[in-house]
Amino acid sequence: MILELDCGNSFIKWRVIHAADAAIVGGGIVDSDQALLDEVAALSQLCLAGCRIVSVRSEEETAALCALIAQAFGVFARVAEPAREMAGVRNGYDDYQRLGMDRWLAALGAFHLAKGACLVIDLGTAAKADFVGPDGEHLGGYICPGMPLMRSQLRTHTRRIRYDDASAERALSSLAPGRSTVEAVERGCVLMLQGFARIQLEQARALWGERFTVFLTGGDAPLVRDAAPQARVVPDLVFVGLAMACPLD
Ligand SMILES: Nc1ncnc2c1ncn2[C@@H]1O[C@H](COP(=O)(O)OP(=O)(O)OP(=O)(O)O)[C@@H](O)[C@H]1O
Ligand SMILES: CC(C)(CO)[C@@H](O)C(=O)NCCC(=O)O
Ligand SMILES: [K+]
Repeated sequence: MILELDCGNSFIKWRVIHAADAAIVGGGIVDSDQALLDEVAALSQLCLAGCRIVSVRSEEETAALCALIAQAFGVFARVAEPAREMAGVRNGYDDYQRLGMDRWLAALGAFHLAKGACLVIDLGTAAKADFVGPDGEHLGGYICPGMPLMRSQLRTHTRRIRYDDASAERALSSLAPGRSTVEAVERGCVLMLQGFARIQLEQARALWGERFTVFLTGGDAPLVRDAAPQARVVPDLVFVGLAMACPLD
């Protein structure tokens, strides 16, 4: 079995797969290293042969997590590293090492699945879009605040915006103009995300006509589903790229 980790800015997504056929044994989302160790250890008949990690955290934080994993499960954790070119995709950044590894791996996974031009929209703590041309040229992308950041900036920098998580969830039953603070903020931020998605689709169309594949991933992907009906929702897109960048056998 292989332990796969996607360490984002707010959450760690994990899953355990069988080495032979990539069948999923278990998985989840946690908000701390300790919670990760607890959840993975709780899997019955756990028998890890390896571990691969993609992280957008600092090198120190990532190394600390690798040490914890070695200690808890006795496996070496292989960390995905930046590359100028991999699996037919050429990194489009002036300094390829600066491109976020989650974006790079999602782009690798997307080009592999699309076998042609693709647009990746990844909605997590940050909202990201990346463009890969028909020949595998990564054209670059965009980074904006995602839903959690937009919401918390409004809460932090205003006196009268305050509400709890339960009312936030209820507010999203519709996107009609809000008649309460929670509706106005939550729906407003969702419309921002949808606007982000639509403008990226427009750019992709300007570049490639109708000949491209759109991928939607990240925890908040469902919020823009309607704005991008043609998109393939692939929640584990980063893991697809991770397996390509860190083969373990
Ligand atoms: N089970 C879940 N646990 C936590 N967040 C979830 C879950 N399901 C959906 N979400 C949503 O996903 C968002 C976080 O997305 P994601 O996990 O992709 O972020 P991240 O990987 O930490 O961020 P980034 O990719 O920008 O570094 C939150 O806004 C949250 O509302
Ligand atoms: C943009 C984030 C924070 C999204 O997780 C991550 O991809 C990252 O830290 N990137 C480095 C900056 C860049 O991609 O240009
Ligand atoms: K992520």
